Amino acid sequence: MLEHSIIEELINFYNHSFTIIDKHEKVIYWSDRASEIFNMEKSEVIGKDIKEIFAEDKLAILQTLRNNEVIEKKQHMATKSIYVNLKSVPIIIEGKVEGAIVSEIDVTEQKRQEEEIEQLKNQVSFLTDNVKQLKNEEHFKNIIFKSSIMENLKNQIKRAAKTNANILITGETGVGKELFAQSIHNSSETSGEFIPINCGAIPKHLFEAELFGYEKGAFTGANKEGNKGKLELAKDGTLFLDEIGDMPLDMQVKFLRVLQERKYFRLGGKKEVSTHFRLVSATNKSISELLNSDDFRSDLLYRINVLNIHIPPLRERPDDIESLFYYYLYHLSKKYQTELRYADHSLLNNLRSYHWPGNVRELINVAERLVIFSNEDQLNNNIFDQYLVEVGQSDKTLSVPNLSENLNLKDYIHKVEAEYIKYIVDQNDHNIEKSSHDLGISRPTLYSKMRKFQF
Ligand SMILES: Nc1ncnc2c1ncn2[C@@H]1O[C@H](COP(=O)(O)OP(=O)(O)OP(=O)(O)O)[C@@H](O)[C@H]1O
Repeated sequence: MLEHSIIEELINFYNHSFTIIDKHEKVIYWSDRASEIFNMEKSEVIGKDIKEIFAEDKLAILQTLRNNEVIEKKQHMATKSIYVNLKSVPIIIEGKVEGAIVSEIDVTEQKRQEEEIEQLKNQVSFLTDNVKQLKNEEHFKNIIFKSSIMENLKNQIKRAAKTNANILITGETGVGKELFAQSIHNSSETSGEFIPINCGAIPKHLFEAELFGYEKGAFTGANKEGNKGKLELAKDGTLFLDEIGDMPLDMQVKFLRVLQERKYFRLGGKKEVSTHFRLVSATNKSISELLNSDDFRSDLLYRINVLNIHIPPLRERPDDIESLFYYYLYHLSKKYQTELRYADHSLLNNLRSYHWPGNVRELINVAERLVIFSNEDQLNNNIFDQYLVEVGQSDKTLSVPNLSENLNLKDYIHKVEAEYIKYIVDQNDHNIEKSSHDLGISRPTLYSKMRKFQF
């Protein structure tokens, strides 16, 4: 009897709770500390099937019993409002699993404080970005970045802007080609205007009139007074030809002549018009794709691509994601008159690891959804998860490195290894024990690889 009391005292001496179930999954022991953490008396619990007390998917102890495995979890959500660190081990008698025991410590308050610290860190990071942006040169104020890749690119653009050389900006959709074209114009201090044309959006038969303008009565349906073309509007300014790869072939010949001679005729016009403008073009296609294409003249390509500015996709500069996200979150919160809310750690991680095929444009859309639909004080994964389902990206598929990256064998294997480890760890909900088991490596090795691959 005395022994029994001493053991009880010892069990309740520390802050850990203890719960024991038998092989039929019934609770046979429930410590005083368990009663305190979960606010349930022994009488309500002992003898009951543990699944009647907690949701089955939250029960590490059941996994232990059923699979004969030791489980350790940090900040495990035991109920909707309680977080615990836990360790659960099987009870083995004569080689058979006869039950399982779980010990838990309530870390709800710790988690709350960590979240608060994280919010504050986010605020500091957001404010630091803002200060950096204020210090940014006038012409680049609305271009947000943190990565060194983009810092280098900005310096390259500043140098290019000082010249009058033709610039071709390449990069996937939504990376900011037009934004950069505009800042090239702004920083080149020309007296004229920035005139954009989307070559993919103009019907073929209207292209010439749009670019060169026309005299009155030049064709049926034309404006009676005639019309200025974009070339004329861009005089002493910047002509921005977006999607230049979509320019019709016959126009390419005519435009090449303009670039060579700086002279052209308006449609229906007899007098040659001289022009002076800076040319910035942009395309989603790669230079080699344009060179190999029958639909694009290589002589024109050489002319327009005196200086090439390549803007890398967002997934290749994950350091920019958080700054861009908060920048747009801030502006969208103002637009929708809601308070600026910050994202939790897990959402930020997921935003960083998503591959953003639509680049910054897609990130802005996601920020807008979060501002409009999130109900919580802190933005979390719920809305983003729904978005990933919608765009068919919800399953954490294992991606292999792109062959066009031209990696050598060592770097390729390195990338595959990193992807596979990340995939397994994600699949196991960051359970290191289980992940190291699945990967067939020890826990220390897994930890060291995770450090090496920085996740
Ligand atoms: N670094 C950046 N900082 C702030 N906003 C950005 C940045 N990059 C892109 N954006 C924003 O993302 C959106 C898409 O950018 P933009 O239209 O310039 O892309 P694009 O490369 O020209 O796309 P497309 O090829 O589809 O025309 C715009 O709203 C732009 O303001």
